[in-house]
Amino acid sequence: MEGNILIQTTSTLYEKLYRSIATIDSLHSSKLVSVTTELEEINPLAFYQAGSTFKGERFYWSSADRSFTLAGIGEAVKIESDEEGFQITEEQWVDLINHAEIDNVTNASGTGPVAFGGFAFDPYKQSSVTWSEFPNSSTMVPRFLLTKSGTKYFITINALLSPEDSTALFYQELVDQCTKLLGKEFKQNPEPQLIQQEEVAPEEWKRIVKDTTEEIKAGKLGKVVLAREMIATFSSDINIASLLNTLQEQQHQSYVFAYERGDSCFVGATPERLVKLEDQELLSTCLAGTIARGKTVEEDRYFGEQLLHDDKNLQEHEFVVNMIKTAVETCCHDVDVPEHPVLYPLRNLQHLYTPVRGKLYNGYTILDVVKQLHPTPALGGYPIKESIEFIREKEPFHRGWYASPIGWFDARDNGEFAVAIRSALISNNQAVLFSGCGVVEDSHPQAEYEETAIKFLPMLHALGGYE
Ligand SMILES: C=C(O[C@H]1C=CC=C(C(=O)O)[C@@H]1O)C(=O)O
Ligand SMILES: [Mg+2]
Repeated sequence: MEGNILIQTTSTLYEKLYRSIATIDSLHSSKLVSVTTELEEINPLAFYQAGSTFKGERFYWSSADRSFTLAGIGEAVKIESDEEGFQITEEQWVDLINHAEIDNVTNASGTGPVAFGGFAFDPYKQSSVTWSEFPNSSTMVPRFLLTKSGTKYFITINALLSPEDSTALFYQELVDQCTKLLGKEFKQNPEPQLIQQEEVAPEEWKRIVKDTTEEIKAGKLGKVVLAREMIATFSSDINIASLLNTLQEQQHQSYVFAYERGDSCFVGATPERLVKLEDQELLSTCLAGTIARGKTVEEDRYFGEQLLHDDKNLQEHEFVVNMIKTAVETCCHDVDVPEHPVLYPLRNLQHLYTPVRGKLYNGYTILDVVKQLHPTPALGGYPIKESIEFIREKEPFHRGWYASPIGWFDARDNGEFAVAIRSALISNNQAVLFSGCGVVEDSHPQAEYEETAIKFLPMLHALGGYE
């Protein structure tokens, strides 16, 4: 029975596709065709997994409360740049959508033509071998998109038709590929065996933290976020769909994301929203200041109280609130920021949390806001320019997309970006994990080292590594 419903809805989808493609007889230049229908329930991870022949051209996104999921397979359109990328992405996206043929009667955000991608933390840092497959900005509109929104499921086919395409052949190829992605079960693969786990230069890192506190005491900087790496090697290739499934189960209150490029995949379970936009309502988040979870309820509560009253952590947090408030006020009215942070508990640690709300002025897009906000002092530091220059010079590795905006937007100006922390770059049987912390005047190198050790745990646990 279920199978029949699925076949019925896909036949509607394929009819729409046929009609949309057929209307484009005399193309002079390339044009995006996008068709959407509602589907019966389908596991987005099964869809993602079924798209394994499109390795290097997939993405995955789950909102922190799991109510919204996107799984994208294959590239219909790719927008990439080795510049900063925000403007180029915006221009090409607007041009694409202005000329697109869109058949989407659903009102759901995140359906129809959706762009998903991310940006490097610092496009002016010299590139590195680790991140060679990730340009400074990369966004793609998937050929096949599955959207789970609340209890509803939608499928979108996006195709870029060019004048030399045979529409009949293209149509058949899309239908064949789409049919293969639907109706599959998700299968959790056994975890590959961990062979080696290595923290990169921890003593050198602690020395840099010490030097940083001295620069801060000398009044040159207010706050700098410093990060470090860990490398884990496994007996066989890491299965991305299985890893995403584990992260979804283990890391509540965290976005789970993946973006594939070539043989590499950037994966994470981040609690930190940069910006969400829905019907011009803007939501941003200040998340900075950290303490461990307690082993008992009493200890946990005690730690939470300590964090809420700890001057060093409150200072880390305040830098972020001030900057985000100022940035949001440039593009929003009715900005609302609570006066005091509250706790944001996660599986392995708890943070100080302040939500920021506003109503976006007409004429601004989500990419404008992302550009304004990145990097917040939860990822870079304060003053912004000076702290980025400091990181560029002093941090002994390349952040690539770690601590950067990653997310999606649709043709109706809805979208959401998170900052890609609690993350790892996976290439075949190797994972490079990243973890950072806010260094302020009263930071102690050993304490910051331990804080970053806890921040490795979400990825490390999901990969099967040890504490
Ligand atoms: C930079 C990271 O965390 C940031 C987000 C929350 C709390 C932070 C902190 O307390 O230091 C960091 O600013 C990371 O996890 O790699
Ligand atoms: Mg901290």
